[in-house]
Amino acid sequence: MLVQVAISNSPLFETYTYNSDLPLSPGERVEVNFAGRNTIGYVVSLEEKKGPYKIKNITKKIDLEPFLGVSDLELAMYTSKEFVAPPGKVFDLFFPPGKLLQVSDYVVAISGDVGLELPMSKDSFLKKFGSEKLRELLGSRDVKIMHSFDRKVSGKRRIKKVSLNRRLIDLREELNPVWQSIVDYLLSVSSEEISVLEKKLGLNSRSPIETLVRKGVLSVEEVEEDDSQWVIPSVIDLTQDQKKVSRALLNKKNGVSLLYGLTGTGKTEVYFNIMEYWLNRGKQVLLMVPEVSLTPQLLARVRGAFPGRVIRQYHSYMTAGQRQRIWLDATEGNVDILVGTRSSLWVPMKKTGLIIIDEEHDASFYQQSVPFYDGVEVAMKKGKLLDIPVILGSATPRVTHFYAASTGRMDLLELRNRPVGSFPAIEIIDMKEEKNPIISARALKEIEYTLSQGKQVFVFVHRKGFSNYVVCHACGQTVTCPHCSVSLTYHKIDNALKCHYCGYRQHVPRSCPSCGSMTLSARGFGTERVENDLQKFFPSASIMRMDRETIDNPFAYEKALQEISKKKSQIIVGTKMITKGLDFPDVEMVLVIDADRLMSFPSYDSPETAFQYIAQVSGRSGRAGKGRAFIQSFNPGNRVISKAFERDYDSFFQQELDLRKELRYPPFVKIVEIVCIGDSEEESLDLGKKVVAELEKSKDAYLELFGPIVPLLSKIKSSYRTKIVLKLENDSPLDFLQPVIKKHSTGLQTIVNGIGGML
Ligand SMILES: Nc1ncnc2c1ncn2[C@@H]1O[C@H](COP(=O)(O)OP(=O)(O)OP(=O)(O)O)[C@@H](O)[C@H]1O
Ligand SMILES: [Zn+2]
Repeated sequence: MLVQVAISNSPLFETYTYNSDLPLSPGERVEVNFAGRNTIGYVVSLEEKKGPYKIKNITKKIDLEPFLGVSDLELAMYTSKEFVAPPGKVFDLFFPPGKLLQVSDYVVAISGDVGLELPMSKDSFLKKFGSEKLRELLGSRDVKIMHSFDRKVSGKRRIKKVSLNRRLIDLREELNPVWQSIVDYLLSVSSEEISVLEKKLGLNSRSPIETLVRKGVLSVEEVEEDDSQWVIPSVIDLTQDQKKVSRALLNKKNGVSLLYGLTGTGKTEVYFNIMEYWLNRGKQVLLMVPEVSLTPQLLARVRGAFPGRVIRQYHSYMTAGQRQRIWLDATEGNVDILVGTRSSLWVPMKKTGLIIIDEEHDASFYQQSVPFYDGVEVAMKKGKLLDIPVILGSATPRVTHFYAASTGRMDLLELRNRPVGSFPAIEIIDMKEEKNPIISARALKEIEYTLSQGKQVFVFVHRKGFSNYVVCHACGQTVTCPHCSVSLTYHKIDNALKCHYCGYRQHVPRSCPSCGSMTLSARGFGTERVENDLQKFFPSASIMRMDRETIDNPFAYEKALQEISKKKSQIIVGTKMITKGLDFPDVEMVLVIDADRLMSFPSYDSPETAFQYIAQVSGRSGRAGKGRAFIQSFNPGNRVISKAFERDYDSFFQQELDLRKELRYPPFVKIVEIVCIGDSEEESLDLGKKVVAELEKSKDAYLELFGPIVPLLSKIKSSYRTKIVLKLENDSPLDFLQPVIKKHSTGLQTIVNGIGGML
């Protein structure tokens, strides 16, 4: 049999042909010898044909049962083609990082006489019994060798938790008083550690709990010790609007729906309703969010809505061990709801029945490293291959998806009313008329008022740090990163200058590194400066700063969010991470400090991104009462700011579409950016020119070509970059790029329809 194999972690586009007589199926992992070493490969196709002798054999099958099926294989091939990504690297996305990829040989007993009860790794077997013995047992067919992955267990303590089996709640009348107290307790907390439950209810022994487990009223589960206990109950009844939308969504058994619901209109509650329907039919649900920071509060709400269900999270902040365990559980069908970031879309859950993508507009769904791909597009394709419904939800949908909905390629459902609270009244503060360039007098007055009412304030600042750059007054140079073409940001707290692109840090120099003059000063501002100034104005207020410096893992984020919900902080100063998805009833005021900066990014979709930011962050206020949002700008007449001010998505969207149609941008064309990387500016420019010359040979394949140009970020992590931009018809194939990319594979990055003003 001839087998086409994609090579794991290879930058190449080709698949390679091997011979094999093994019983293989498409999508399966195999071990092959490639370029002189054994490596993992993925079976792409099989052909019942004998190849010429010189073709190598597949070394071995890796998994007893293949993890990937035909639809996974198709998804990988689609992604590889659509995003010009090497197939092997795309296949790798299906698997969790770490040991699962490390395949080991195990000796397994076939007959009972060999004294080998459990499979033993081949290495330990050889150490203990020697190779002679192994040969003998293999010969007599008493043992066999199996290939499997190591299930690496992380060192975390695991605890036993009990929870109520929801469908048995009706049995309550048969319970004795002790049992009743256990059930009542679990009804209120959803799940509890066994030992804590015993203590809290003053039980003399564990036996009543064990009896209830035996009766099937409770179930026991082993979880990791630090799993969150945060539970937020879901609402009791949906509003009429929400019910109407839910009904429409429930009627859709496949295809994509765009749920365009303004901030705080209860999209999350609608998701829960649809999720319940599919869970009750034995399906698994994938609930995707753009950033890890959005998982804690959403998970708390999911726990509240689905007590008794197995709910897991999956994202890059987890250890490899945790991800592997959850991956295996989800893959084997033991997880009901998987809440995760972009990477979760690749978990090959066998019973996936529904995919929901919350905050679908967010640029984080686009992977900004090889293989570059748009997670939302891939998730939609996955839904199509599995013939299941996909729901995209947002208060500020992507212009391209709104367009897709308006042209009938997806269903559009709208939620325009808040069930509780009210939309914030938005006010623009003209900074030209203000003395303080950072926080206007007007904003200070409003903050003071809000605090006096016992309410909370969100302050959004685009950048972290104290000041954005350090400049020399004598020579006018700014202090830049030695590895990137950006100025270093001053962080007062650790008295350091840091690069936000590569992580480089240094002490603040006393004198200018360029001219030696002592006249350095810090300019611009970030979260740290705003926090600092606000603390001076409001010395008794408790102010919390939320950015990647103060919060670098989901636990810190969850702790911070719980503090906000307990109202331990009155003013919350934060970057992007506070703009969306969060739901706190007492946030009455939102202040956008530097709206203009949102607009300054040189990308065709920066107005869209800016609009989304402003609409999203404003929407954090008034979620349970009155709300107000203030936007500081030196350019208050700006089109984006005024549309956000009018909360007029529809006409903003129309303006954007008109512009993009005229200037030929997505959704009317496809854009491919090719980044050419070199060790010097010259080298990257030379590469750019070569690539352009090669592309021009296939002139008919595209509409327009620009470049090579030197982008704003001309150097990142010591690599110099130039950029080529192609515009193509939407349905144009991208195959013509492959030979060019192949020729310079390590020097090129290809980004198809990148969003959010990518680099
Ligand atoms: N039917 C309802 N009855 C009472 N309260 C509701 C109802 N639906 C939603 N809410 C409440 O309104 C608030 C906003 O709902 P939710 O967070 O689901 O909105 P959202 O559309 O997801 O918002 P965003 O896009 O801003 O994240 C929540 O506190 C939620 O509990
Ligand atoms: Zn740097």
